[in-house]
Amino acid sequence: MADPVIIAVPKGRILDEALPLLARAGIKPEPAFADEASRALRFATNRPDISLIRVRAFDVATFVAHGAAQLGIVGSDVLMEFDYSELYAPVDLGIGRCRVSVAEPATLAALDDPREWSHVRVATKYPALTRRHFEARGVQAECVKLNGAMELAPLLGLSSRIVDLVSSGRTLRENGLVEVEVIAEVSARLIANRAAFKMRSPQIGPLIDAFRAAVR
Ligand SMILES: Nc1ncnc2c1ncn2[C@@H]1O[C@H](COP(=O)(O)OP(=O)(O)OP(=O)(O)O)[C@@H](O)[C@H]1O
Ligand SMILES: O=P(O)(O)OC[C@H]1O[C@H](OP(=O)(O)OP(=O)(O)O)[C@H](O)[C@@H]1O
Repeated sequence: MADPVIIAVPKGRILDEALPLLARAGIKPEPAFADEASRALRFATNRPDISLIRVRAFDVATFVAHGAAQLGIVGSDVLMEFDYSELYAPVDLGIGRCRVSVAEPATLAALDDPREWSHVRVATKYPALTRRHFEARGVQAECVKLNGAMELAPLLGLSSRIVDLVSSGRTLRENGLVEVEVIAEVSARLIANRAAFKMRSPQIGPLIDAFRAAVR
C-alpha cells in the first residue's frame, strides 16, 4: 500500500471545530487525538491510508510546505504571514473565523487618525503581514515580535499599537484597547503541498473533495 497521507491539524481552538469537519469528511481519529492531555503527536484514523499529526498552528504550514505532511488545516492568518509558494489552499473550511486588526489604547484612539501615520511601532505575532499592510500605504512599520499576550504591549510601553486576532473583541476591551483598522478577515483553510498534490493526486484529490463536501 502507498504511504499514508498525513494531515497536520493545529492544537488549540481550531482542533475543536476541526473534529466534526473531519468526521463529515469520513475521517475518525483514534480517541487520543481529541485529548489534549495526550502526549502522542501522531495518530491513526479509521482509514489505514490517513494519519494525523497535531502541531502548533504556525507549524502546520511549515510541515506541509516542506512535504513532511501532505495536507493541513490552518488559519488564513498563518498563510498570510508565511506566504509559502509550496502551499495550495483549495478549500475555505469556514471554521476559526476571526479578523486580524490594528488596535491601540482607547485613550490614544480618541486623538488619533491612522491616515496621518508615517511610522508606527507595532507588537505582533505577524511581522511580515503587518509590514506588508503598512507598506502598501506608505507607512513604515517597526515590528516587535511576540508570540502571545500582545495586548500587554501598549499597557507596558513596549509599543503603542498591536496587530492581533480579534473575534468577540473581549480581549481588547478587557485591556483598554480599541480596534482602529481591520487588515483581513480570517478563517481556516485546507492546505496541500503542491508537489504531493501533483504526484499523489489519486490519493489526495478525493480527500480534498471530501473536505469540500464536508463544509457547510
Ligand atoms: N479568537 C479567535 N477566534 C477564532 N479563531 C481564532 C481566534 N484566535 C485564533 N484563531 C485561529 O486559530 C488559530 C490558532 O490560534 P490559537 O490561539 O489556538 O493558537 P495559539 O495559542 O496562538 O498557537 P500556539 O500556542 O500554537 O502558538 C489562529 O491561527 C487563528 O486562525
Ligand atoms: O476577540 P476575542 O474573542 O477576545 O479573541 C481574541 C483573542 O483570541 C486569541 O487568543 P487566544 O484566546 O487563542 O489565546 P492565545 O493566542 O494567547 O493563546 C487572539 O490572540 C486574541 O488574544
